Amino acid sequence: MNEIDGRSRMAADSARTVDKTAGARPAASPGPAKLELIGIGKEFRTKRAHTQALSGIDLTISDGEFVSIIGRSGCGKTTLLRMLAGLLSPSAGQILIEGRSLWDGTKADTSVVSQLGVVFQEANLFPWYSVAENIALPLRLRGDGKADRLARAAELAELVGLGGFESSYPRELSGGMRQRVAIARALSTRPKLLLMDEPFGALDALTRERMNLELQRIALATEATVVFITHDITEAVFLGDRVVHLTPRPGRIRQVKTVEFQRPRSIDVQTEAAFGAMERDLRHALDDDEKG
Ligand SMILES: Nc1ncnc2c1ncn2[C@@H]1O[C@H](COP(=O)(O)OP(=O)(O)OP(=O)(O)O)[C@@H](O)[C@H]1O
Repeated sequence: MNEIDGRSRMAADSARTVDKTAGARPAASPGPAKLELIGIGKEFRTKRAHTQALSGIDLTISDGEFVSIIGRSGCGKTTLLRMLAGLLSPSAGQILIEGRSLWDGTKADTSVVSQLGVVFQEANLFPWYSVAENIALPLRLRGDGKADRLARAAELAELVGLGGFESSYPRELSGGMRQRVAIARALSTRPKLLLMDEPFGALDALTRERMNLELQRIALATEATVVFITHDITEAVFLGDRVVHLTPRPGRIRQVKTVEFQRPRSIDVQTEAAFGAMERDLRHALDDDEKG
């Protein structure tokens, strides 16, 4: 049994004795607002087309909450995440992070942006940098000293299950390991908010399942607030304290479901009737979106 499988097994075991587990907490424990979306809209205008990608998005996310966002292709998930990441300005509304406005018109406040960690579907590692150098890159860019960078990179490599791989290069890693590096890099600056856009979308099913367990463990250990975009209903329910369903044309919030299962959750939770019922409800709602 390798280290990662061992951890997954431990997570599964601890979920069965959840009341006694240190760090276990009810899902969706309320905290102060970390992120507020108020009337967010986005339209794209090109010579050929005018697309209202998102409209009237209101959502408050609490400190330490894990929120999954699902929806059909083209419903505006990535557009929303890019606005949260300071990469794309909203056409309407306001985004507040700990009460501070992220956008001033079309300009993102860089001091707010620097408090965000972002993970995309592709790990986007620098091939000529080692694992440790990739993890510590944001720290280097903000001018941290080498000793601090190396210490933080080692700590994060351990956290994401890559202890011992610090001097490896991206080409020597599997897809799952590369995504672990990307997650560690996003966490390097201790971000107030972790934004993830289909981070496991390119992984095979088994690796993805293992990464779900790992991400849950990391989120619990760091008490991170996470916005997680996915196409995958099972992944959304398994990871989320709440699941936000976006409906297309234009993208709006159709429903927000609270997921009550205690943490840490084991993969076995997916066989519970209540889990299956929630998956089914969401699938039917997504099918309705398809029918238009
Ligand atoms: N830069 C752009 N210019 C014009 N239209 C855009 C642009 N980016 C996105 N759109 C449009 O906005 C809508 C939402 O796109 P977005 O990529 O956010 O959807 P999505 O839910 O992330 O889709 P997928 O699940 O396929 O990744 C789509 O109709 C898309 O064509």
